[in-house]
Amino acid sequence: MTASSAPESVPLLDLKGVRKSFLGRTVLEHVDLRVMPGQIITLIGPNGGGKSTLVRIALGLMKPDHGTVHQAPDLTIGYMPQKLVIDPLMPLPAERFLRLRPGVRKEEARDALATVGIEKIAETPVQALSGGEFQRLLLARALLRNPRLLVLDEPVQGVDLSGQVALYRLIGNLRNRLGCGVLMISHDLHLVMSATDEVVCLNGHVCCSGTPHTVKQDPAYLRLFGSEADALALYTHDHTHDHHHDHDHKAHAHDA
Ligand SMILES: Nc1ncnc2c1ncn2[C@@H]1O[C@H](COP(=O)(O)OP(=O)(O)OP(=O)(O)O)[C@@H](O)[C@H]1O
Repeated sequence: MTASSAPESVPLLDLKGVRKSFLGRTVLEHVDLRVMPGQIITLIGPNGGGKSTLVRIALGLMKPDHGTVHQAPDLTIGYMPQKLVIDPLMPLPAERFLRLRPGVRKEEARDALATVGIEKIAETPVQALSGGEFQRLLLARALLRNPRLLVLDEPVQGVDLSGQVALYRLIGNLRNRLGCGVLMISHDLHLVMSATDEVVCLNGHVCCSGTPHTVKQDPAYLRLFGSEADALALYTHDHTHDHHHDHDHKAHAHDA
């Protein structure tokens, strides 16, 4: 068997030349996107840049006007939506929430809660969960079908900074443990850069893509995210140096 025919080298998702217009306005053009098993890919880009549209097309929920969308055969996808409205008046314990999906057994729900580290809140009403706990619950729900691909739409929204770090770490650990691919959308430029293998910067078309390190230096990325990118350069400064001098380093960079 050649390397190219080994199962692990078959893309989970492979989109080529995708174009999509709404009411005569093109919002995606010439977009290629590939997600391999075990790979974390993050879509970033300005508001209206087409990230959600591309994810909908990748999930098969929407057809592109042009281009091709291939999913690996029998691909199971776990999807974590950006928003989920839950009736504030209906008391709904976290475990029960997971079991709203037909066929989910109690043990499966408990296992999923444990996998994302929130087994203690199994009986807590969903409405009472903290931002971080709620996002973990959505992640637990996405894990229920043992997906080979996780699609996460802004997984750290509504979560405080330390919670965001922990969530990205959890996503990385899940990838390592389950070997699944991960496609996520993020608005956070800082933390996500250390949590992803590859970044795709989308603004109607793919402006740039590659490792976080490459993208951070790409002129197209810098044009789009200018000042935020400057802050990022400071934030992710080279960690090989001695931190006793860190203060000087930052002060100097601010003066520049
Ligand atoms: N069903 C639709 N009908 C008409 N226009 C749409 C539809 N869905 C999306 N759009 C438009 O397509 C463009 C891309 O939207 P999309 O939601 O994909 O962007 P996004 O990058 O996810 O944005 P954000 O970061 O704000 O979530 C936007 O201008 C949006 O108004």
